[in-house]
Amino acid sequence: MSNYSRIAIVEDDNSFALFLKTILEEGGYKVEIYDDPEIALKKLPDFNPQLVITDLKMPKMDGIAFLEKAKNIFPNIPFIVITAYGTIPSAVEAMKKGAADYITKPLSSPEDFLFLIEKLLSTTKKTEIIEKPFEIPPFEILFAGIEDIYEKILQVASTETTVILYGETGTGKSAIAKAIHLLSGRKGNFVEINCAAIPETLIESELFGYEKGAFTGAIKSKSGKIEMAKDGTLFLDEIAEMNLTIQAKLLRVLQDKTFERLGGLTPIKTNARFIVATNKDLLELVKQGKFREDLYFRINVFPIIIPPLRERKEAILKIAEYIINKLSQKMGKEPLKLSKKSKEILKNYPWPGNIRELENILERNLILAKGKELDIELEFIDIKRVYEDKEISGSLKEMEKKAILEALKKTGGNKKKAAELLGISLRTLYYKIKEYNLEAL
Ligand SMILES: Nc1ncnc2c1ncn2[C@@H]1O[C@H](COP(=O)(O)OP(=O)(O)OP(=O)(O)O)[C@@H](O)[C@H]1O
Repeated sequence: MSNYSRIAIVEDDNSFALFLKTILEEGGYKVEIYDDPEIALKKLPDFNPQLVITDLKMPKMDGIAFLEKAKNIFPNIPFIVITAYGTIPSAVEAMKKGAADYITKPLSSPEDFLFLIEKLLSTTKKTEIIEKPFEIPPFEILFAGIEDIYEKILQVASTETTVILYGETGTGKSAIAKAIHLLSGRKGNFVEINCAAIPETLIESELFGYEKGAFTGAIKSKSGKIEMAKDGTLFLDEIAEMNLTIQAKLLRVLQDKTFERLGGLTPIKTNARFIVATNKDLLELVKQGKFREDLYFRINVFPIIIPPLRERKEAILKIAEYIINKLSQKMGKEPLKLSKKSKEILKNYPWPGNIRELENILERNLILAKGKELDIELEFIDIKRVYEDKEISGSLKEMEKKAILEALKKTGGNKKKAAELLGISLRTLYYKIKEYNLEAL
């Protein structure tokens, strides 16, 4: 059997798709059928096929348009188009757009078909197949409730355009940057640098690298993240944390695609694609003179705003269930179902720490879980302490207050029920009501 095993069939004619699937499965391949090309574009990255067979005539999107889009996502795998007898010219057009071969409908010979598949797969160099180098949630989950962002990303992924992701902490900016890299079909690495996580003095050398002797302690030369991302993607997280000097150097890289290592004289060219992210209002920082205006305009070409989790209400449970399954698998436990009360809590809590906070809370609760269902406790106070020092504490308090007000409204002022809804103890609720001066309610 071939080393290559995953084949996707995109075909709205179910009986023909099933017929092909049966032949391929008997030939030892793993097959998935997509009867809608738009859905296929969303799901294919998760299936990560090594070969795609697509019909040329489908109601929602014609096969050529699908082929062009899918080729952007999978530039290195063979595509076979299905063409009805008498429509060979359209197959020829498809081959001009990058299809490797075509088959006719009805199929003339199952043996020839399998032979063609074997041949195409064996000529695809194994090294050209990009396996996912990192873990991200399946696209269906990653973009749950923000499908419009997925559409945007499909358009921009294969271009050179700099993308800027705006979003609160934990909304999935880094995961979405990885998705863009995967969809770009770039052969180089995905390299990440979080400007808030490293001391300001080190950002420059981390980014640009240095030559031996560039500064005390530089005992040998080292390449920086920009060099490491050559032909790949460089993700600059928390870009607002860069000082103005580094911002100027970065602007030059973005404009000229050239830079020097610290202490180096030789200009180095880069082909890296830049994705940047921030949870700050950059325009406000520009006004305050803390962020260069020219850099702002240079990076703000394709902004994507990732909404906070509390604005993805209809997707919260889907995301939570995915996380529960993933964590349970890691813990070697049967995944628990969320209790009715837990579902309400998850939907109503304002999630200041977004999906990362959801992960943390679910993990803590899964460790402590006893019953057959998962009963979520949010431990408000804990969360408050975690965010106390941060700038968002003001808005967090407002969210907390809003959540309490909403819970009291929903329960007609019944504090016991409101506390249950919020996943906190009655004592904590009384404490909060006092803190926020809500006693009059
Ligand atoms: N839709 C989703 N479904 C499930 N898990 C998700 C989803 N989006 C993100 N995650 C997970 O949530 C966590 C936080 O995501 P990520 O690190 O991408 O957020 P971020 O916005 O980059 O955070 P920060 O601003 O703090 O850097 C990660 O473990 C990520 O895998």
